[in-house]
Amino acid sequence: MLENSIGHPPVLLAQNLCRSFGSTTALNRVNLEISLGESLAIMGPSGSGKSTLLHALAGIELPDSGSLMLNLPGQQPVDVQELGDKARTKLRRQSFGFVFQSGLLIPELTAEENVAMALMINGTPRAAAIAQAGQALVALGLAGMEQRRIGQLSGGQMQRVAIARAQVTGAMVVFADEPTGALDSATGTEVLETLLECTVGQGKSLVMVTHDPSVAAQCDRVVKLHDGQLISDSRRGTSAMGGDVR
Ligand SMILES: Nc1ncnc2c1ncn2[C@@H]1O[C@H](COP(=O)(O)OP(=O)(O)OP(=O)(O)O)[C@@H](O)[C@H]1O
Repeated sequence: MLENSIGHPPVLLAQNLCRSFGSTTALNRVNLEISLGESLAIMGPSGSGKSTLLHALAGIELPDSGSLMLNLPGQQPVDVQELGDKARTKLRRQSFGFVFQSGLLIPELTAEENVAMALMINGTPRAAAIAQAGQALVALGLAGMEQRRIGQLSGGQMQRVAIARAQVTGAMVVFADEPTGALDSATGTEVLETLLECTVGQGKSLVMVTHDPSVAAQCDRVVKLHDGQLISDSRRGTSAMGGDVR
């Protein structure tokens, strides 16, 4: 198995992922390994397969073919394709965090309850979950906003709640889909910094879809898709490392 620079096998290892919708090929034999502690941006034109790849890597949707191995520290490797729906859902809740453009927060609940929910569905009792959620929100600069409903928060504050929810469970891999897409550029920069601190800053991995080159430039690595194929793979500080990978 491939080893990364810190001696741990890739936390996610995708091989030959293929996914079609009718006659549209959304993913065409995509190979990708993601290291622990690495931030990876997925870029490409509209319709190139970015969201489909993110969903496949996160076990949200199964590809038609190919394999996906998850290697979490201190745990047995898991072949995600082999899991049934229930086991995959459990794996996602325990091992992955999600920050999407809309935040996917529950508007009827308070900020604190939204974050606590991620713990409660993994079995943490409500009182302990609420206490932990409150601490996570304070750590992200949302002291005093714990009791506000989602609609009473700004876009940047909503995304901080989403980040708190994604990291409160201790998930080692966080998936983000255009996390700053709905924010003005100053707020987007702050949210991105927070997201990076809460993920790679703590030894976790971040996999992020973005259209924005300035957002992608903050990541350790950028991969580009075109018509479902991974066409380039570059690391920060190197000139077009990997270049054309077809
Ligand atoms: N559920 C679906 N049913 C049918 N076609 C789909 C479905 N999901 C994605 N596709 C198609 O697969 C291709 C890749 O879609 P995907 O959403 O992954 O692209 P994307 O790069 O994320 O696009 P965008 O930047 O516009 O969000 C597109 O042609 C899209 O229309």
